[in-house]
Amino acid sequence: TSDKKTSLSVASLVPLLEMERQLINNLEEYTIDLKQKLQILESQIAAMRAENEKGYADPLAYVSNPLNGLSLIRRLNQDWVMWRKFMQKPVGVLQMRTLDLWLKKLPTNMDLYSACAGIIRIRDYYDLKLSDIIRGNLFRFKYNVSMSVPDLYAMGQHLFENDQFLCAIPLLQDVLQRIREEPFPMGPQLNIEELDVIKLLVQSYVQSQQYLQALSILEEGLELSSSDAFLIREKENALRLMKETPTKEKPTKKCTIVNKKHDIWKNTKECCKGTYKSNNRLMCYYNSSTTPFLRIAPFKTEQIGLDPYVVVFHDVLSPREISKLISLTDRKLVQAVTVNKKSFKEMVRTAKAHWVYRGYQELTKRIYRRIHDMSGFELADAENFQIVNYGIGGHYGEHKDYFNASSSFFTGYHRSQTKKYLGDRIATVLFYLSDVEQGGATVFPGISADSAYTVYPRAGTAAMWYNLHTDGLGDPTTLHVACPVIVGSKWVMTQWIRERSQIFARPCLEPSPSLNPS
Ligand SMILES: O=C(O)CCC(=O)C(=O)O
Ligand SMILES: [Fe+2]
Repeated sequence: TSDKKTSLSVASLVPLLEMERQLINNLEEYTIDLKQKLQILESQIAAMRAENEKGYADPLAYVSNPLNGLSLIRRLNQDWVMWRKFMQKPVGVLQMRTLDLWLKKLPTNMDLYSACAGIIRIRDYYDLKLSDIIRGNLFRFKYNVSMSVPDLYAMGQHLFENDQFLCAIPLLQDVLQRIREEPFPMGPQLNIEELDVIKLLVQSYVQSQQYLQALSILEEGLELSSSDAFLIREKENALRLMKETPTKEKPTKKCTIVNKKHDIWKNTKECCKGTYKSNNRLMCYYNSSTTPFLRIAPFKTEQIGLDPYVVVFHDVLSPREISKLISLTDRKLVQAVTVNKKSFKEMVRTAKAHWVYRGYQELTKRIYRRIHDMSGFELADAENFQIVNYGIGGHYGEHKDYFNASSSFFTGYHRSQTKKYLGDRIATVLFYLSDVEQGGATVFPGISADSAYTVYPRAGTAAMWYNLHTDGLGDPTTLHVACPVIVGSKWVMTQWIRERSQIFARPCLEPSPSLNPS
């Protein structure tokens, strides 16, 4: 439905290209029909004109011949009725019907909204400027892609609708200038009305208390349409507001994001950008002891941080396993939801997720055994795998994986699921199923300066951490964030391990027994 905030995952954009190709083909077929009709007309007109010219030289002689006379009468009696029908018959009925079938499957307003929001999110997390982003300057690299005028206009409208007036202004100014230089950037059919842009700009200036600019652009609008009721009203409004507002109050002129000033947000951004100083007393080692099997096949293990304890296992999934896992999700990805409803509305998680059922097949069983070897945990009661593909600027905002019975997020559903059956999420194993060209790191912004970590996605590796203290209470330092993807299609697979069946694997009060190297 239209008001649900969904986001298209990057992988699901691939079939859209094919869809677009079909739509273009369909439109091309329409031109073929048009051309055929034109050809019929041209040849018939030539023939009719030739006959008419024949009589025109000496009309009386022409009509005196009864064959000519009859023909003239018949032509005028019959043919023009036929031509009227010909002119009336629409071209492209078939193609229009085809188009109608496609229209229902095309991205919705909400999809466009999510895409715009994704771009804004990239700006905010990586401290980029929209003026750079729209020119293809994405974080560390410059790409040979830039936004077209209609794309810019869509972004400007999005910012406007989200009250980011100061940010909308430069984009809308850009649009205005460019449609004045070239009125039909996408042909007259997809015209952007100059007056519409002006109206958005006027409102943006008024909203950001830049009344002089508002008035000057208003004059430009009134030149185009002197009796436009909206413009006349806005002009009175702007003049009144200008008088009422004390002059010494200087409005900010820079497009900046408000709120979000707290330390976790600052740390998150540093971590996402990879500019955080990392602890250099960590090590890499071969883990050959968590389970007996590891003596013949130890895991390459890298410590990411000690408190909370986070490790990364390298090369734990093969490319073949990864492509099989991803193919399990084909066409089955649905909007990922979070435990609390509010976060869903606010786009805390912008990805498509798919649950892969336990014991589904040899492949997943094998991976369960591997997770047992990595963690030492019993997986009899583990959750299903969740495979996720992120969207444009796709992210997962700050959250903890545990439920904590006392937490307010702990809704009825989860209470029964956690307490009675499986217990809380004692640990998380996060597999990366893809590299990501830029962005998309998993970060632990930490509560103190030296417990902020960044894990970069690399196909085949897996991060693992404990969500609970040994007394079973949630460890708040495990708060983490999936940073927005800048460029790439990020795939992950999570395994949340439940507490209940770990009574022998991880008895209480023993600190992190299976991961620390001895
Ligand atoms: O995708 C990521 O990097 C993190 C995902 C995550 O935190 C989760 O699914 O709980
Ligand atoms: Fe998580």
